[in-house]
Amino acid sequence: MMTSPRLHLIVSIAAIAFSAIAAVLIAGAFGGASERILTVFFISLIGVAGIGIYAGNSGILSFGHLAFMGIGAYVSSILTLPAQLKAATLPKLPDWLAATQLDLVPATLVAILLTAAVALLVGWAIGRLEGSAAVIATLGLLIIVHGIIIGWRDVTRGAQSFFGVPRETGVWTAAIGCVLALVVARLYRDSVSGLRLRAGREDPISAGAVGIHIRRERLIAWVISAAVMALAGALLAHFLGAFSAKKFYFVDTFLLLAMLIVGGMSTVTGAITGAVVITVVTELLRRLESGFSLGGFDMPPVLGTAQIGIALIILFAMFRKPNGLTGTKEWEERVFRVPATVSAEPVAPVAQDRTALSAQNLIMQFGGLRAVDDVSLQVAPSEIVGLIGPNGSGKTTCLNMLSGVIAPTSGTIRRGEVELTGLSSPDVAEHGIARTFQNIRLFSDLTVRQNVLAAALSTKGGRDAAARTHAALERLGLTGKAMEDAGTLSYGDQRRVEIARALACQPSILFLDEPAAGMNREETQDLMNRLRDLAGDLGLGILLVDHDLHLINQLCTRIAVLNEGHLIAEGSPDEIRKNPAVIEAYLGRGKEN
Ligand SMILES: Nc1ncnc2c1ncn2[C@@H]1O[C@H](COP(=O)(O)OP(=O)(O)OP(=O)(O)O)[C@@H](O)[C@H]1O
Repeated sequence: MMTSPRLHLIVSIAAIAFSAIAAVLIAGAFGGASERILTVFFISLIGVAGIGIYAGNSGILSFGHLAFMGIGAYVSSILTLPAQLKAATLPKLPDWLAATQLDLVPATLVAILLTAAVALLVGWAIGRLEGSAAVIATLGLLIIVHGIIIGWRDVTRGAQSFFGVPRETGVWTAAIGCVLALVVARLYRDSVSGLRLRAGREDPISAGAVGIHIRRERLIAWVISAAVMALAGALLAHFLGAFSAKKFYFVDTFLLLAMLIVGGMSTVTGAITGAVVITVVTELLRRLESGFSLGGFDMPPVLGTAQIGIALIILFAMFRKPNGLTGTKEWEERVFRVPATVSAEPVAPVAQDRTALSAQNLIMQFGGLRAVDDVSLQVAPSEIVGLIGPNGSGKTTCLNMLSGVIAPTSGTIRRGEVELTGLSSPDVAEHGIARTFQNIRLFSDLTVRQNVLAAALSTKGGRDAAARTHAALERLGLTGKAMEDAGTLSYGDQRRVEIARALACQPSILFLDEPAAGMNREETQDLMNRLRDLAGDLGLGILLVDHDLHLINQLCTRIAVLNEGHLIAEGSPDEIRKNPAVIEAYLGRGKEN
């Protein structure tokens, strides 16, 4: 299933294919040198698209992808090298490998499969890391693979040139490979996995809360991107005919990353733009590098001009266009603003699980601070329970424990007979528990519909995802804003998108952390009506945290009060209003609401 309008994909793929054919024909008219430049451009673009599949969609920069390109180059070259040459230059190869001689296509396929297998192993380990550790680990991968290539002389010829590779990559072959890679990158971006990964890039915590297993999605992207890099490596090796390990090391890593960063990491449009800009600039600067004379003035050769030029372009892009020259949208998404298509009848997200959520004796210890101390809470379907307390009393920490964002230090959380204690947030979501966040956590660069769809696709096995999305948008009055970027909406609308996204998970228990914060009086009233409907019509159990006591008193049948991590009272709004401990701790000076 694709998550974007079909028109966008068709237009994009047609434009990619058309541009590639046009470029080859034009280069053909200019002769051999242009064709060679274009071939290198196509191969570089495959590499940029490959890195982009992982780095662009996950938001984690990779310095290690040239390692996969290297593996692709060496594996395919060993397989296509003529047997006689192998006997002469690689005498210690195992017999079966020495006797193997494949054509470019099967050799490339083997190289792609082998590289994908290596990536699966490496990615399983690297995928456990977060933030800068994940980036540094990719650098480690580059260095290790380089070291292996250099050290494995019997197979790779070590630091020496690996020569005699059949030069079978012409401009058309490179063009076909490039179109293939770009189409894979484009389709992946808007696949279910691509959407989930982009959601995780925007906000990993809320992605987990709507059922997205981010590590799994990262691994999928990592393996696909490695396979694309292997294709680039195989084509490059068979274009050059001779190469060495340093072709797949720092200099070219820098070049491909520059293309990706300058153009825009998160789109195929960005990859193409960056590759064009950097290729043109490099070609021009290389000419300057060897010196020139202009109007009697002789400019001496200046080594490194091209690299300094590229570095300056990166700096310029970072200052002026932090998301790259083309931003975060594909060109066709800007040009063809297709309205949200209603592809399915809405499916009302009626609560299916009728069991109550019950937490017993929850404790959360943060170093020396006991943020939650021996708190027990219950939420049953169809009831709205308020959770109130002064700032810092432990309300959000309770929601974080109940939704699997953090594991309690001790205590148990159960749904009927099912033990939920210690489950990860995607697994808790799968048990019909959804939430919103105090500080809005939307997937800001995705549209409203994509925010909600990502949640629907990641829960309940993705069944009826389009219909659940449609229903959730309709119920929160967001259908008209479905194609707007979530991050551009007003505060009140963003809060409603968060609720719609939670609703798309088809929960039976919903946690709302200050849903009315930042809303004006009308918006709050509208929200109250909608929440009442969710509990009344759909049978949802709602645990509502808010400082707006009017909202709490109007909506909740039961209220629990926390103070300094302790549950100090629980009862009906009337009982809570009159409770002296609550008045003392929360309302202060006896002021009632
Ligand atoms: N990850 C954390 N690490 C350390 N301390 C934390 C962490 N999260 C919360 N705390 C602390 O735990 C206490 C309870 O915080 P919590 O956010 O749960 O309170 P709250 O009742 O939701 O407050 P507010 O109404 O201001 O949102 C606070 O003292 C807070 O500083």
